[in-house]
Amino acid sequence: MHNSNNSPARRVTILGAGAWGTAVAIALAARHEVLLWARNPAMAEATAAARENTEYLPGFPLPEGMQVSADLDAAIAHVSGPGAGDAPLLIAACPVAGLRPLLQQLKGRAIPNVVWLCKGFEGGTGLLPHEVKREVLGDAVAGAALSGPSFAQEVARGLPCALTVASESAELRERVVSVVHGGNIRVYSCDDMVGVEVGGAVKNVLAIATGVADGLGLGLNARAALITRGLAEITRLGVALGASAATFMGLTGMGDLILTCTGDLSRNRRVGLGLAQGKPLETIVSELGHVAEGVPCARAVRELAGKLGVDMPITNAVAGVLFDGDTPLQTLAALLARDPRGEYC
Ligand SMILES: NC(=O)c1ccc[n+]([C@@H]2O[C@H](COP(=O)([O-])OP(=O)(O)OC[C@H]3O[C@@H](n4cnc5c(N)ncnc54)[C@H](O)[C@@H]3O)[C@@H](O)[C@H]2O)c1
Ligand SMILES: O=P(O)(O)OC[C@H](O)CO
Repeated sequence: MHNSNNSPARRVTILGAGAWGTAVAIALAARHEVLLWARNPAMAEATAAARENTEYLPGFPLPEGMQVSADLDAAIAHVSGPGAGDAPLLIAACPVAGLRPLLQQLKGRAIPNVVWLCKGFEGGTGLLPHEVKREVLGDAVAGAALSGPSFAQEVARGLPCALTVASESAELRERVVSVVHGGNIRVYSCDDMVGVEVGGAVKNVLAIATGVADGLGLGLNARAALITRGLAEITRLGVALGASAATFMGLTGMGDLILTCTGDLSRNRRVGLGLAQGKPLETIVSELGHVAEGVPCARAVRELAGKLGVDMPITNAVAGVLFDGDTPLQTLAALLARDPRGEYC
């Protein structure tokens, strides 16, 4: 079997059957042999029977041939050992909070690699996903982050999208490109893991900010200012952590920031819109029924930036609204009342 780019079909296991894991599985199943693993056996069974993930991605039938399972041994066997063929991929599609427990389940098993899709800093430790992977699995297993502007529903519909893979391993970067690039998905590669992960994490906090601003009717000028100044503070944090400033001009920086701040499919933006309506955070999150990574990330980034002495006024403002009871209007007034400063510093 060959896919539409005339490259051979590969085996891919996706661990995590939320909206994004399911969408990536649907997109890749057109060209590859895909197994989607859900940790909840009842949910896996229902999804396999309905040929649709009615809980996390309703309305998108699973392609024929795509497997769904809650059996972790079978999910790993799909991409390990001689039967797995050339260039198999193991993809972790859980939220950041689930990455450590998921990787702990993989420890000591023969896995070919691990590619994560999550965007955020780990709560409590403030670590980026690649640092979590290093702590749990060490450097012997090659790891990669696949990120960029990508709403699950659009990818599941087969609409065009461009992503970036970051890895210290050139071989794994090439493998991810060779497997995922194709059809309507373009995959670029880079070796700035920190830059790619910081951009993907902090854009979610900025999406909450723009949701609040739009919900309050502050206008398009305010939205553009938040996105642009948000990019400045994301870049400051990333550079302080060792990233290259240029990475933040790319898909995983500016690209994902624009998408998430302006697209109503964004769960993080919807958190901001809800806050502007005066809804309690708990209500907004429970109505979403999905993860909104910007919420825990705002806390983690506020702590980290404080330790590093990086100025992140918008992130701090979002954290104040989320966790300290600040009102959006008070916060806006405080942001505007700050002393003027040079734009490029
Ligand atoms: N939805 C998107 O459009 C999209 C796009 C790109 C990246 N992402 C990122 O992908 C990650 C997952 O997002 P999502 O949209 O799938 O979230 P979701 O809320 O739709 O689903 C989360 C899924 O993760 C599972 N999960 C939680 N902890 C787990 C664990 N320890 N082990 C295995 N599974 C676990 C849940 O059971 C659920 O199936 C997030 O970091 C998100 O930022 C999402
Ligand atoms: O729905 P959100 O806000 O989690 O954003 C989804 C993706 O990260 C967009 O690239």
